[in-house]
Amino acid sequence: MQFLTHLSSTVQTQQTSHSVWQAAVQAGYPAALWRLPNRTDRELIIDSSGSVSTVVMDLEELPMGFAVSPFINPETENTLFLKADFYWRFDENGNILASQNQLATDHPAFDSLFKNNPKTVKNNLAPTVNIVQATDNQQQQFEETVGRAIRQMERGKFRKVVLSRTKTIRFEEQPAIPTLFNRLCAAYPNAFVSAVYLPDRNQIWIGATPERLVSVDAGGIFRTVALAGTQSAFDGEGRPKRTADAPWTQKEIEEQALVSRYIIGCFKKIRVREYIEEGPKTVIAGNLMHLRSDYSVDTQAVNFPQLGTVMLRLLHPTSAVCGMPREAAQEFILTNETHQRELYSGFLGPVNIYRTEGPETHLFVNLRCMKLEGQEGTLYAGAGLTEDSSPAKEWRETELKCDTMLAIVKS
Ligand SMILES: C=C(O[C@@H]1C=C(C(=O)O)C=C[C@H]1O)C(=O)O
Repeated sequence: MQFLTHLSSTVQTQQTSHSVWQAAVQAGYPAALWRLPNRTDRELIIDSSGSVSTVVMDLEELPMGFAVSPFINPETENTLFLKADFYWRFDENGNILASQNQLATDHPAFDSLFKNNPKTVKNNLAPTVNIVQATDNQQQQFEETVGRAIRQMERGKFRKVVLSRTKTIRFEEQPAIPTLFNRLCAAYPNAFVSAVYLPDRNQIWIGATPERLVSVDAGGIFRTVALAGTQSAFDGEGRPKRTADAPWTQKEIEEQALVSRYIIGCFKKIRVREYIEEGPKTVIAGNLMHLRSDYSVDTQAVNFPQLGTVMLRLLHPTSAVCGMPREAAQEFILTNETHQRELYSGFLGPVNIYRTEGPETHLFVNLRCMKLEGQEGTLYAGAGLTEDSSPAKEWRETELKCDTMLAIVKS
């Protein structure tokens, strides 16, 4: 690990998470801002190369950075990677707690990012959000596709498939991402909240996902989850439900069990028996509830330091976002969905970030997210189908999942 120098104090004292994000976007440098689940501090990196490179996910080899993977990514070979040339950690008010810099201070990025300090920070959110309503046609088409999936499952082509749809919204002016980000952090304390600026694509992806894909912490503990089954976190009168009272149907229990079985199948493939399984239990994810089982492995105790990398390649895309068996479900998705998923239902998160004891990697499934291109936002949501699915109920589930982001942009 390279020795990291601190940013010069003049640069430091003038920065907040808002101004650094804004500076990166104005200068056209790739940037990622994130907050881990159940944490208050936020982290931000800037890649000074101006464009995002593509890497194979090898956690043992990659430098400190932030990975973003598309849904379709065989062997993780097409993962976008933002290098942490600059790194900051902020408290919840946006004040600097720590910073690191990998570049010489005469590097041109310093000038383009920090010369015109302080940047004017736009704190207001665009006043009006215009939601392009889902046409009856879109709902009808989705429900027809659910019907087609059910028929194929009845014929035994696959057991589960996750069908997704999009919802388009228009902002009167480009929204201030740090403001949306802060709102997501406040509203969803146990989510992984992130915003990623990808200048090559002219896109910003922002979201609050409940689903951990692969984590390896500084102590070498590997973690993943099996998450599936969805219901509103509120009862008919709008009161929050108690997780202990959440009623789950046979269909939802089976749907989540399929994801669990898939993960256990991956452990079996690589002959790892020493995993700890907890759950399934009901968890809150913003406006929703899901069923979740937690898996962990002490990679040092089993002497398997590459477990994170190996499991990542086996797991993605899990049956929480694709289906079972994977190949048949993926083929159904690619043939029947009317949009490209792009980075939705891929994975994203910090890689080899040094905090205290050593490098940590935390990759999450890119769900409950919005792609922002100029003033147009695209929301994505999917629903896990089994042969017991009801088309109208699955559509409603995708509406509820879109509400996780919508509630934030409208407030
Ligand atoms: C596919 C999504 O969510 C996934 C699918 C779920 C389900 O089918 O019940 C639940 C949680 C996620 O694993 C999404 O949010 O778009």
